[in-house]
Amino acid sequence: MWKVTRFAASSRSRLFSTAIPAPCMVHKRGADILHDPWFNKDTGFPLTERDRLGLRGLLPPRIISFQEQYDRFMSSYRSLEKNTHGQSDKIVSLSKWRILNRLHDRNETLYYRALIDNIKEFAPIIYTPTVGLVCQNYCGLYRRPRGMYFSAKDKGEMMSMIYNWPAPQVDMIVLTDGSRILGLGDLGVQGIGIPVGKLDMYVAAAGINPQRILPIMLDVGTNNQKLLDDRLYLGLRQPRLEGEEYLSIVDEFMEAVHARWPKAIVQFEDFQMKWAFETLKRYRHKFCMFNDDIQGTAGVALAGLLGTVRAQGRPLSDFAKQKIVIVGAGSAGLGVLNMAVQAVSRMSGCSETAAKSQFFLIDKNGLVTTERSNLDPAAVPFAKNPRDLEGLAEGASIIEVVKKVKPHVLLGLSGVGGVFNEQVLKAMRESVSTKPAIFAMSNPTMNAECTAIDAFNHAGENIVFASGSPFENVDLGNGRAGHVNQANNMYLFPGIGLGSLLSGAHHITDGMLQAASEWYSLGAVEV
Ligand SMILES: NC(=O)C1=CN([C@@H]2O[C@H](COP(=O)(O)OP(=O)(O)OC[C@H]3O[C@@H](n4cnc5c(N)ncnc54)[C@H](O)[C@@H]3O)[C@@H](O)[C@H]2O)C=CC1
Ligand SMILES: CC(=O)C(=O)O
Ligand SMILES: [Mg+2]
Repeated sequence: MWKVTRFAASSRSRLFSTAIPAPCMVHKRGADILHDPWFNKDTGFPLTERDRLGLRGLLPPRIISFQEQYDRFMSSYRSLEKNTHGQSDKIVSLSKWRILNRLHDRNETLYYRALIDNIKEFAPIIYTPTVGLVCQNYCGLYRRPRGMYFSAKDKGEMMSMIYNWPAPQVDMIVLTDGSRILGLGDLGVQGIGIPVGKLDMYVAAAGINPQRILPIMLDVGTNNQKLLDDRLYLGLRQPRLEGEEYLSIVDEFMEAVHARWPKAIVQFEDFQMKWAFETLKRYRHKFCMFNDDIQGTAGVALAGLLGTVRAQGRPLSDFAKQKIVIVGAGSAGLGVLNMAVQAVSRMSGCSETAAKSQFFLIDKNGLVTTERSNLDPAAVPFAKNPRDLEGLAEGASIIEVVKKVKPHVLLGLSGVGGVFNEQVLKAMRESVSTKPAIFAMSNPTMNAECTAIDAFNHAGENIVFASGSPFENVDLGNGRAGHVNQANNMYLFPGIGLGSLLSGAHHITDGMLQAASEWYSLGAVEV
């Protein structure tokens, strides 16, 4: 989790170092090159290349070096910051996104250089939280297509469509059906911003070749009535496909992709829970794929949980004794719970059933117990037996659970902003831990379970705090700062993809994610 600056620095030297094809032959000429962001060097083309590629006369005569172009871009970016000073955060963030997006569309080499060198500053623009705003306003912001779109209307055509993609090789795909974009719900085709942003992270953090990434939207309709009523909406105007109809579209897509690129890794992203679990089960032993919300989030949360034990100055084996309350029983919350239980069981040598005893799961109906009817099958293994609860009943509220359990860790993946309210945070002062952890992991910022300021103000200064979207460190007075860690799967998935690519793995296993998160926990948490 946790420190963007660190991976930015290390990735700089690795820029595009992996999976690089043999030196690229450009088969285009003239204006086609200038309009191709993969090859365009803008005014940077030297005279020899201008002659060879038929560019003479198509560019102003002066040659501007890459560094000068970079400086010019950064100076426009800084003037935009000055010119938008005092305007609303939304306007400023969207303006920043626009200027970066224009560069992305024009000259990818310069774009990724700027992104890598300024990752800490640009990540919140191309990724959460701004990417959420971009997805919400995608139809208005749309200028040029990026990635590929497969829709329910393309059934039977996908095998030929996949050959429309211009790059000969693709290593990394991020796929969404737009059904649960961050904590913003069903955004239909507008969710394409998420695969684009995630793949930018693959390039910036893992050095994946930008010509070998492919963001994909699988448009099977939307149940968002506002979008269906919007005449500018760019996706299919129909309700989402369900059941076998839905699965047959995903099946066809997966077959088509792997027919053309058998070794491509597919990251499933922001699928609503039922399809997140179903597709993971369906494809994980057949293709090299993983679900980032279930597995990537679990890996990064476990790194944070283990890092917290280290930050408390305790031996790692103490993790097995920690009481952990997880708020949110969706794809992310259950993914974390699964992996954390496996870790406890492995560390302490106890059974997974015994390991579950220290975890408490809460969803929108409160504490999840075996008395709950219609419980999602994925949550069933974590339902508490009321006999073991000592005074807590089915459906107990967050505050009731926190007061009773006095947990070491309160972790939110509910998608509900502010659900860790003042009362809940104050109750964390009674935690059995001297350094309790509060992880408000939902995205984007407005969906975080609490803000950093509220966490430090109400729960006390001695907490370990992490959030899914970035917050500023909190000024605790007297020169002290409450440190904000970022608990976001972006700190794990680039490494998972890169490791799988380099090792030629055929499948991505829970063990691989577990190992990644344990290694990562070494430097995970700052307090
Ligand atoms: N920081 C990170 O790396 C990640 C963060 N997330 C965030 O986690 C959130 C949830 O994602 P998913 O699990 O995929 O969503 P989901 O829709 O599958 O699950 C949401 C869960 O929250 C529960 N919930 C809703 N309102 C609640 C309330 N008032 N109190 C307690 N529980 C409540 C629901 O019952 C459900 O179990 C989203 O905001 C997403 O952005 C997801 C993946 C990674
Ligand atoms: C970070 C992420 O994957 C999510 O919020 O869905
Ligand atoms: Mg996600």
